[in-house]
Amino acid sequence: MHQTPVYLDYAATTPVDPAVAEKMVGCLTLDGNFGNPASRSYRFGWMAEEAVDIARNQVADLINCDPREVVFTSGATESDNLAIKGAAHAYADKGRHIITVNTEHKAVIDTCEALRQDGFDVTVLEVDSQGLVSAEQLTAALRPDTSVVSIMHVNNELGVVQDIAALGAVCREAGVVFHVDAAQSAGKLPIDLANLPVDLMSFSAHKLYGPKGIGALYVRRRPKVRLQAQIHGGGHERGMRSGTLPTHQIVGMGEAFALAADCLEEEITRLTALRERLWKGLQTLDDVHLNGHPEQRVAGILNVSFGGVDGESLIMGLNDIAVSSGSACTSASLEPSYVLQAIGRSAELAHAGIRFSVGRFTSADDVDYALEKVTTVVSRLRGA
Ligand SMILES: Cc1ncc(COP(=O)(O)O)c(C=O)c1O
Ligand code: FES
Repeated sequence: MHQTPVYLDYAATTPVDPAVAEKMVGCLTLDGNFGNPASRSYRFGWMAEEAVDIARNQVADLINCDPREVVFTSGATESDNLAIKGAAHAYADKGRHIITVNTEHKAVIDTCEALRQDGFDVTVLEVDSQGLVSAEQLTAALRPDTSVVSIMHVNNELGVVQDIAALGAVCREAGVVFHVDAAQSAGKLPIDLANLPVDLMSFSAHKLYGPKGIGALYVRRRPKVRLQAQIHGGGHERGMRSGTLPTHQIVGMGEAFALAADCLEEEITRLTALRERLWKGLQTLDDVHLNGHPEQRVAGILNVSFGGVDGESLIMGLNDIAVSSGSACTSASLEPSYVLQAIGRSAELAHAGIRFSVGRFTSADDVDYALEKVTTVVSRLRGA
């Protein structure tokens, strides 16, 4: 018997790597590194500050930036809020027009919506049928009063990768601040901020085997990007984000980023093979549709719609496999996924979308077990 339940929802969150957990535990108790990193007058504080410095360097190393460009936050949601609200307000004298995309995470969409309520103008670009936006579309949407553009790197539902180098080049040329939500790409794709025209980039630790509740915002120093703080207080993180630094969380994030850097290439190869094994197996069923661009995609995510099957019933049938319906059916709303609708899927296929996401601890056996189960349940639901 295969060990169940099988976890295939790594895009929702990942288990903390045991090496990360071990480092975190060392920052909690009296015999560990529990001090406040802001305490300057004794050793407990210096040791905590040193641990935070090491972690800041580990984060910076994975994305090739200066550690002084890393601002720790509570996660990608907060980073998105700080980036978009912070830049929109800091550059409001230049203009009050913001551009984003209709498949962004709610952390970006709702933040832009909040700014709209505050009197900003927001243009929402529409992706094509494969989930991508083009540099031409962005160029056409720019206005003299555009101040901020926010476009995600890897989409959390589809796994498609936007061409942030080309989109960022458009922003650079126009002198517009470019923010990228990289919650789903850090540790999954190489990111080289020294050579990317990106001004602000959001990260989360729990998508790459670090703890929940910690993330970072990259804030470019050259050319310098201005930000208005959204959380005020003791002036931590160079005044951009006040609040006592959670040493254990930060140390965990640093270790997770260092591990990701070590195994990035190997993991891309292994996860691509697992995803392809899954996709190949699913194609033995009729009427299956891959959602999102077939090649321009991250290794670990596969989003598939099964014709003639209701997504909710499928997920119920897959009771010992943890996957995600792209739809909001698990939340309060009964709307099908706005991302699948954005790529032009019919309401029926948008309801039938399932996101499988594999990760560090997924085995070929897990994939085979899921395949067998999905094939059986889909056939049963289709009345075959
Ligand atoms: C693309 C994207 N942005 C933002 C978030 C939110 O990240 P966090 O859970 O760290 O707030 C997520 C994860 O849910 C995500 O996938
Ligand atoms: S399957 Fe639940 S909202 Fe469509």
